[in-house]
Amino acid sequence: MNFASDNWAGAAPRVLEAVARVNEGAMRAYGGDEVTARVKARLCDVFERDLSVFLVVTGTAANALSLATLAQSWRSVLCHAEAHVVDVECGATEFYSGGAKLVGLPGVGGKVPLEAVARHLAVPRRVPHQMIPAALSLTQSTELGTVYSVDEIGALAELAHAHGLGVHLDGARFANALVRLGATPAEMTWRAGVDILSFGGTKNGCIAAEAVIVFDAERAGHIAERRMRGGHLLSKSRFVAAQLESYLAADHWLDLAAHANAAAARLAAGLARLGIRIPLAVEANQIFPILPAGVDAALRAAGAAFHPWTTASLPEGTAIGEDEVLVRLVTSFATRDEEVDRFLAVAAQGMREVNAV
Ligand SMILES: Cc1ncc(COP(=O)(O)O)c(C=O)c1O
Ligand SMILES: C[C@@H](O)[C@H](N)C(=O)O
Repeated sequence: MNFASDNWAGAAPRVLEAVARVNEGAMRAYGGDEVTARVKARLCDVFERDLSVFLVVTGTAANALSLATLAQSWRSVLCHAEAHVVDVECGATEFYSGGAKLVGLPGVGGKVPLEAVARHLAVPRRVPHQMIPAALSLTQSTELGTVYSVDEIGALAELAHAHGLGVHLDGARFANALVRLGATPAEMTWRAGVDILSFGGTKNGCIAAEAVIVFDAERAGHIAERRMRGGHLLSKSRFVAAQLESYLAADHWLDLAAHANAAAARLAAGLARLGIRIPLAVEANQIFPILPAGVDAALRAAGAAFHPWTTASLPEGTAIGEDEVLVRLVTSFATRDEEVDRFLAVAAQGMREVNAV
């Protein structure tokens, strides 16, 4: 029962097959191959416009290269206080940008509130003593399993652009959000004002495949050089491109995300029926339930893999008792029905025992 992370899942079989298929013969290296060219063309189709595309193999690289492109070393980047970029990338953005400062803003459910951005931007800052924001980074779907609406992204981007900021979307779980909204990739990105996207495939069925997508060539800056000097230009790019080519073939990527989202929805509904509190909306493939300690212990004893979680982004007034624990459950394209059923059965037995005390 893997609910620890979608990073723990393997790769979708069709992705693995696609990598083997491109192994025949010699191809130009460093992105000069025909597979990389096909994927770039496919992404232009998916996003309905010309794009600048830079393949990498980690979401951290995609984020750091994107934000280093938007923010010079003496500038700041606004993001959520618990955004991956500020909290668990070991300063990658600061490193690749040469020192840009990430400024985390509080918001329920991992979402940056428009008013928090407005308040921050309204405060005059003294150059050169203080850093001026150069970018706003949003995570879609968020680290707390929620999703920005297209209108929310549009309002945040409009405010950011009005103050000269570029807008980045951390799309490590892009497909999960897209399926949730039923929007088009263009509607959820450049049409809403996003300038640079970290397009993630790894958490949703790829082996290791991400793309920095720049919607306005003017903003591509020196990503190519940054990627090279950062050690993220793969010599055998065909093997990353093959993953994304399979991923983006027809609706494969959307089907993979839909499966993960549906498994999360079913698991959340089952837990709620047992009387287990889930303080945040389940809008993608992550659930944050508050488990009685006895249920948590029973699930771990039954072999369920998941992590305890701490966050400051729960709705005001959410109480977690001394005999309760907040946990994070993550589903993926590989989550099997029987895993969900087993988890719910053990949780139900645990709740019976807790309630019997
Ligand atoms: C929201 C988010 N962004 C970025 C990343 C970074 O991806 P990677 O671990 O491939 O560097 C992760 C990792 O899971 C993530 O959850
Ligand atoms: C680092 C950890 O948070 C990882 N990004 C995950 O979502 O599982």
